[in-house]
Amino acid sequence: MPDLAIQTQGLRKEFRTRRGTRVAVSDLDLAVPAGGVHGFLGPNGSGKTTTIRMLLGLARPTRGTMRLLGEPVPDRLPAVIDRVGAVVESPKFSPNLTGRQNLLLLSRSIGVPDARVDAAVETVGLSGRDRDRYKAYSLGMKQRLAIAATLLKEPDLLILDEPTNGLDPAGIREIRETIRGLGAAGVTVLLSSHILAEVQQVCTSATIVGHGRLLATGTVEDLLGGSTAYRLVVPDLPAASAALSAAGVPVTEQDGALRVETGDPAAVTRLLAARDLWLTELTPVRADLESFFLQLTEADGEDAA
Ligand SMILES: Nc1ncnc2c1ncn2[C@@H]1O[C@H](COP(=O)(O)OP(=O)(O)OP(=O)(O)O)[C@@H](O)[C@H]1O
Repeated sequence: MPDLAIQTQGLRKEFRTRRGTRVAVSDLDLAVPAGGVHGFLGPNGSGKTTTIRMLLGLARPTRGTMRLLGEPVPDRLPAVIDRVGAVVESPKFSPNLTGRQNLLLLSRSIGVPDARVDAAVETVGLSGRDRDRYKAYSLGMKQRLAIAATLLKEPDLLILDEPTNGLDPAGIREIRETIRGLGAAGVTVLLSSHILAEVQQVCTSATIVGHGRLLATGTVEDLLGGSTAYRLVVPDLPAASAALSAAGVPVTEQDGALRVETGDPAAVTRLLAARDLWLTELTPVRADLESFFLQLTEADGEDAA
């Protein structure tokens, strides 16, 4: 397999609307390494679905180039599509058939051996429930059946667009386990999501987008590495906040405390003490993708405004 499972260069999609042109994807250079689970993270409306639809030949780019598993698409899509599985919208299953019967119908229609149904059912953790009727499935089970359906082709690359949308916490955990298992089994997964915790828990690498543009990309560790935040409590929050801002230290006020970005907490305590502002609490905030993501997308929102 090539080093990159998905690659786009200068990918752009404009939609004509009654109010003019809407840019859904703006000159996006996406590079998804082969192997592992890659998060495609962005707020609602940031262009994730549009990008995925273009990759799968369901929408035509305004300009730019795309490769799936090394092959230029859409030109060579027929040559790679059998190696790519995707759940973009809810697939149509027959409600009165069991999950297994639905998969068997599908496996026969695409001409793969029935034995793959067992493997797919096992991989998504539906063994034991595969002989229940589809209409009796929970949303999470329906979503897992949709993933099982894509596995019948034994794809090298799986593209999942917001697979946990609408699921309850138990359903979300099931899908998360399924995706982890797929990654461990060597399938490259592109997981589109607007949920940070999901990407942080499941993905090895991620690309963050906002307003159709790439904001950051890298391993989840690298993306988290740059952020060092502390929670500060001082009796006079406004005075402390003003002093830190004046000294050029990024600071925000939340929940009766200050959140400060700094690589040198001792300098912050010195600075405040010099102004007779005494800390009652200084706690490192565990770096997480959520704060990083909010910083990025808030800055992006200001740029775009
Ligand atoms: N067919 C269309 N015509 C006009 N505008 C569209 C069309 N499809 C998408 N858009 C717009 O393009 C932008 C990106 O939408 P897209 O669905 O790709 O985002 P997303 O990141 O997948 O968001 P979500 O998580 O809400 O699905 C949005 O502003 C959306 O309204």
